[in-house]
Amino acid sequence: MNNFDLPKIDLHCHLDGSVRPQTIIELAHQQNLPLPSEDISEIKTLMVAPETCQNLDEYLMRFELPLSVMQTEEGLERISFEVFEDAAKENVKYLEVRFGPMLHLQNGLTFDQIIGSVVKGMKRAEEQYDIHGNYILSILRTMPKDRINEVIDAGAKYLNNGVVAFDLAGSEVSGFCHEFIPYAQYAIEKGYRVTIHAGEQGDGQNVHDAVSLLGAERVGHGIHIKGHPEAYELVKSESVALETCPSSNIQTKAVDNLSSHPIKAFHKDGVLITINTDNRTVSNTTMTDEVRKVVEEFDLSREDYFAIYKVSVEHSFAADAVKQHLMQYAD
Ligand SMILES: O=c1[nH]cnc2c1ncn2[C@@H]1O[C@H](CO)[C@@H](O)[C@H]1O
Ligand SMILES: [Zn+2]
Repeated sequence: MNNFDLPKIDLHCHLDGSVRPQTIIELAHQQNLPLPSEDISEIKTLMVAPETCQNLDEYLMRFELPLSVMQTEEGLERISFEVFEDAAKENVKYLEVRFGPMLHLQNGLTFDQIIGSVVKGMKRAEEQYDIHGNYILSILRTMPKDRINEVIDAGAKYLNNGVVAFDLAGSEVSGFCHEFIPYAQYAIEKGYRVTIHAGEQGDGQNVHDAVSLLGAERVGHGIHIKGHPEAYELVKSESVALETCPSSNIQTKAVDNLSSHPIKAFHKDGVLITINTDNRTVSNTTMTDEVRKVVEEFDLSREDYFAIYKVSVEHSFAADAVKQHLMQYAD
């Protein structure tokens, strides 16, 4: 299989973790911001998380530099366009990008300007390339909760016109879901779909909670349902799709190495899995790389690959017409 030519779908990709290093340099110049270096390879080193991260929290430190240039409408629009452009050029046919609107308030932008800018960048790429996309709004679990409903309200204007879902991201502690029930409920009432990062650094119970308390239809990573029978059974019985991100899962130590990643065991046992990038820059990866790693490590056939592709289509938050279009690429 030529992984580059395969049609691909990425349902879990963070905007701020997927910025081109060269764009950081150019935007910092335009915005008169100091840079730690003018050398692109040094900038890249500062953006890519090492394979030797202690945990998710160390991985999450790599987002500071990109976020510094993502505080203007122009910066957000450009970076959004470029993520979709990069994905389209490696045959990603559908991409759901997520980001945390609260991380882009440093220069006084409103939530409407922030969300509007990334949607604009995505639409420009959709016009130019054979790719479709949507945005997911991530709430950082560690940030104050007083503005969460404002984010949900601002995004509601773009619902099913660029924005589709609500997510919780950032550092993961046991039992976090309990604090977010009213916010997830509010988002669902407004018409958002729900995906939640859970079972990455935290335990399988977090995945159970994300589904049963927050209404998650998909779960970011979900690795630790392995070893938690109740969460495992719930994910299966509710047809929750897991958004696995192999390279990121190794970096954050969610798994020890690729061969111990449960992705194939899950797939063979009927747990719905999808293959995604998480962060194209921070994890120094592409969809081609992620597919290649999984296909090679687990000796997946073309049939296996397209079964996973179809799970991605079916469990995407795309409109029905887009899903039908994406199914045409499946063998
Ligand atoms: O794998 C992950 N797990 C949890 N949080 C993450 C991951 N990757 C990125 N972010 C967090 O999501 C924010 C918005 O995009 C990023 O700034 C980062 O803090
Ligand atoms: Zn993520």
